[in-house]
Parts: sequence; structure tokens; C-alpha cells
Amino acid sequence: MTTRLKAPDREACKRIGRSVRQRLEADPGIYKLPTDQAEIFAVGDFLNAAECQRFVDLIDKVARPSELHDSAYVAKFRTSYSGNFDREDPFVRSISRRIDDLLGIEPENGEPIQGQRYLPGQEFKPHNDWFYTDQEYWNLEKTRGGQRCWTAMAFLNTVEEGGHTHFVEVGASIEPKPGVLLIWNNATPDGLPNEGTLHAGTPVIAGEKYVLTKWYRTRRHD
Ligand SMILES: O=C(O)CCC(=O)C(=O)O
Ligand SMILES: [Fe+2]
Repeated sequence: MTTRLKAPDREACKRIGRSVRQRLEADPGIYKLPTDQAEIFAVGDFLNAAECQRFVDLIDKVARPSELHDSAYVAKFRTSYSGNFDREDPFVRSISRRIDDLLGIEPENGEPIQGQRYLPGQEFKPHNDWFYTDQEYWNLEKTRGGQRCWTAMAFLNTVEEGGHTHFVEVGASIEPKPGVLLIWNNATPDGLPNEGTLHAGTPVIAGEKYVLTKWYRTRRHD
């Protein structure tokens, strides 16, 4: 596959992959999913109840239909509502910084935290967070931070039914639990895009689902 052959930012994905892995594995409070297919970690109580609620309220203010790179194609692909928070908001900054510190990635490599809200019937179909470097959008993304190496995603509420994060290749379906932070390496230990990270936000059946996501690049993101 061309993505694999070209693999821009491979060395950086490999280097950052190694440092974050070592840091997370050294922390006894962090759980690693028992699979060889992808490096996926979970942290319980990363956010407290008040912090989760504060984000839920912020998401209700900023959420609008989600945008992806190829908007015609994705009309039914990511049906949740999403929005970026005000980067200067001290609360958002402090949580963003807490995630940076946990992973040990340079704050400048992080994209702004994004919030998402799914209502019943809404979902995010199976996808990879890493960029397909043979696509048109890569021409821009390579100039503003390059490949997405790690993802951090927090559940902010209890969902009545549905709305799991399903790692399709790994075969793990994670039920939303408020305050839990999921972290995964989008690359293999060799720095290549990892097909094993394919994942979905399964449809919400009852209730609502709120999450926040922070993606990290291999270089400074502006
Ligand atoms: O909502 C989920 O469970 C998945 C969200 C996701 O995959 C993303 O934001 O990239
Ligand atoms: Fe994703």
C-alpha cells in the first residue's frame, strides 16, 4: 500500500512511539490492553466528575456538525456534533496540559482538544486517526505538524446504551465510563501507520455520548 511505502514521518512516529510507550508502561495506574495488534492504554479517573460535567457544558456550546477532510464522502460517516474549545480558556488549557504531561509529548505537537456529542443514532464509523498520505489533504497536513502519532480520548458521561469505542481489528469494545482516558499509538513500533488501530464510535442507542479527543502530531502543529 502506498501509505506504507512512503510512510512520511516514520522515524518521528517511531521515536515518539517509544518514549510514550516507556512512560505509560512505567506507570502502574495505567492499564494496557492485552493485544499485539496495537498499543492501547486506559487510565481510570483521569478526569473527575466536575471536570467531565464542565466539558459536557462546553461541548453543548461549541458543537456543530463534524467536519472531516473529505466532506462529501463522510456525510454519513461521522454523524456526531463536534467543536474545538477556546484554546485560551484556563480550564481547557489545564486539562490539555495534563494530557501532554501524561504522555510526555511536547505541548506544541498537540492539536487543540476537540469535543464531540453523539445523539441516538449518531456514530463514527470505523476509521484510522492517522492521515492517508496519498490523499490531497496531506499536502496541507504535512506542513502543519505532519502525521498523527498518538490519540488521547476521554469519556465524559455514562451512555444509557451503545456508543462504545470499538477497535475493530483488535476485537475490543470499550464501554464509555466517565473520566476514563483512552490513549493509543496510531503507528506500529516501527513508525508505520498501524491498520490495527481501526476503530469506531458505535451508534448511540439510548442517551447521549460526550467525548473529548486530542490528537498529537510528529512535529509542531499550528
Ligand atoms: O467516539 C468514539 O468512541 C471514537 C471517537 C474517535 O474515534 C475520534 O474522535 O477519532
Ligand atoms: Fe478516531
